[in-house]
Amino acid sequence: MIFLIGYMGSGKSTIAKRLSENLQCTYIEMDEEIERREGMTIPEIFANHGESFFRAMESQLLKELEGQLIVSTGGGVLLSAENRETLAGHVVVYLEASFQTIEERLAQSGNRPLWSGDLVEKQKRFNQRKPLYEQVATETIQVDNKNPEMIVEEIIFCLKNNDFEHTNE
Ligand SMILES: Nc1ncnc2c1ncn2[C@@H]1O[C@H](COP(=O)(O)OP(=O)(O)O)[C@@H](O)[C@H]1O
Ligand SMILES: O=C(O)C1=C[C@@H](OP(=O)(O)O)[C@@H](O)[C@H](O)C1
Ligand SMILES: [Mg+2]
Repeated sequence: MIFLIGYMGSGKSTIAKRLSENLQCTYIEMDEEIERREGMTIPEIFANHGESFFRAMESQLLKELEGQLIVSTGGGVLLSAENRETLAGHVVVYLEASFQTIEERLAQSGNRPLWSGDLVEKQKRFNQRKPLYEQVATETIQVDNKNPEMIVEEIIFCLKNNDFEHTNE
């Protein structure tokens, strides 16, 4: 499995889809799968059941994943130590974006319950999460000022250099 990790807005969902087309393998978008299972959007799940319910769904889904998959995770998946352990041993690609890039991309976004509060709160959450991504990543791709095509190309280059066979486990 190849996991894409990174802050909300770093491009995980966009890149996972393109990468799967390019590598001709299946991808799963964890947020979409959780929405499908619950029959609700992410904001509705947060509003109706709270964040801890969403996190439980997220952890459950993560444990169920198997096979040759590209996995687009949600930005908060690494908050759980158990989830961090689940990812260990897999190829984990960290899409590293600056706070400024995230802010520009998510300025109009209304579907991320945790992209909220004032700038100080947003920056604080961003800073808290950063070490978790760094800790779990096996590959880091800087995504600022790069279009999706460039990012996909870089990931493929990186994977080939690091023995792509590994991803078929
Ligand atoms: N490389 C990129 N350059 C510019 N905009 C991007 C890029 N990657 C994603 N986006 C845009 O940023 C927003 C968040 O992307 P998304 O793939 O949903 O990120 P994530 O899944 O990490 O939250 C979307 O509007 C998407 O179109
Ligand atoms: O960072 C987070 O805590 C979250 C990120 C979202 O996914 P994206 O990272 O794809 O935006 C989604 O899972 C949920 O809104 C919570
Ligand atoms: Mg996403």
